[in-house]
Amino acid sequence: MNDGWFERRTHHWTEWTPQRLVGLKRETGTTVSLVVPARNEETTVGGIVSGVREELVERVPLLDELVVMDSDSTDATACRAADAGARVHRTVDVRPDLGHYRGKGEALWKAQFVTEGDILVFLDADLVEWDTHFVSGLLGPLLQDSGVELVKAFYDRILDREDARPTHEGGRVTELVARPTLALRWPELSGIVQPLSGEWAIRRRLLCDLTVPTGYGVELAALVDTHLHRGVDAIAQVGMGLRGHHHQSLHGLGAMATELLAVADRRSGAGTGADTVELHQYGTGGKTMTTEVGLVERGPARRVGPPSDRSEGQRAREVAGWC
Ligand SMILES: O=c1ccn([C@@H]2O[C@H](COP(=O)(O)OP(=O)(O)O[C@H]3O[C@H](CO)[C@@H](O)[C@H](O)[C@H]3O)[C@@H](O)[C@H]2O)c(=O)[nH]1
Ligand SMILES: O=C(O)[C@H](O)COP(=O)(O)O
Repeated sequence: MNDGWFERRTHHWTEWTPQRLVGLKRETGTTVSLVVPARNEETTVGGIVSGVREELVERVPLLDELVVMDSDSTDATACRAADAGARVHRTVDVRPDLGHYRGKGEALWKAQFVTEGDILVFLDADLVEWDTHFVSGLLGPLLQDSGVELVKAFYDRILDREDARPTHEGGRVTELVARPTLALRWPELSGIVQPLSGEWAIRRRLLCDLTVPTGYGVELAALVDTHLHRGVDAIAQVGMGLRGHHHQSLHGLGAMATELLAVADRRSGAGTGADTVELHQYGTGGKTMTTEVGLVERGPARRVGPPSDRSEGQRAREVAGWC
């Protein structure tokens, strides 16, 4: 583990009140966009958006924009989010000239083209145990120290709301794939308590330069690439207390794990360069279930030109807006 990194860069959300953060924002002239990626989260997205809007837009003016990226939902996610006060973009409709891939990373990558904040904060839409300090707490290290570029949330987890005993263990993919991968390849990052947390914040100027996996590899890639490009001291983490979320099946997590391993392979020079891989899993009586797992990574947004069908003035504003 990196010498002293944990002590230098580990915080607790209570170190900053939202009012103090608003003051730091003013002093540093920084703007903040909240981005909530959501795929079929109609049961939770509305409560999350309204909670954040009431606390961090209306009560304390901390967020400059609140955006939900609707990632190919087939339920009422977009309506619930819009009714609760978010600006909603369907990922597929953002920069259609750049094509479309399924996945969470695609939603985050495309969010760069529809937001303007100097800092992007990401918050999952499937949370069942959370609070608005998951958003505000991430901003403290970034607003206080210009050397910090990426901030990860960490937390204890509640697995079952009926039995609210917290566990200190990470999720299944965290413990069985992410942590072992970091231990083997990037031990400098072993001090990150929740490397896969969906709650994280990053400076736009850095995100713009990163390659972004279109699927679930987005968190691992951002962490490793920030370390490789900026050094481990550009990363901080903030303890948030308790978090609970919806759980996927083990088969679903197998696909997620495959995506993470592909991210690690690529960054270790061992990637095959394939855009997809077939994952075979087995059901009753050995019945084969084949999932095509997407491995595409989007290039740095900074290198993407504005859409060609816009006027020059509009293009200039768009570029200034997202990079
Ligand atoms: O194609 C997708 C899939 C998911 N999501 C959203 O992304 C968030 C997280 O997805 P989820 O399926 O709940 O992920 P988890 O099983 O909770 O996976 C954990 O590990 C992942 C891999 O690092 C992270 O991306 C997650 O944030 C983290 O919670 C949720 O808001 C989803 O609605 C999308 O926007 N598009
Ligand atoms: O964070 C993880 O490792 C995965 O999301 C799985 O989490 P879970 O085991 O809590 O479902």
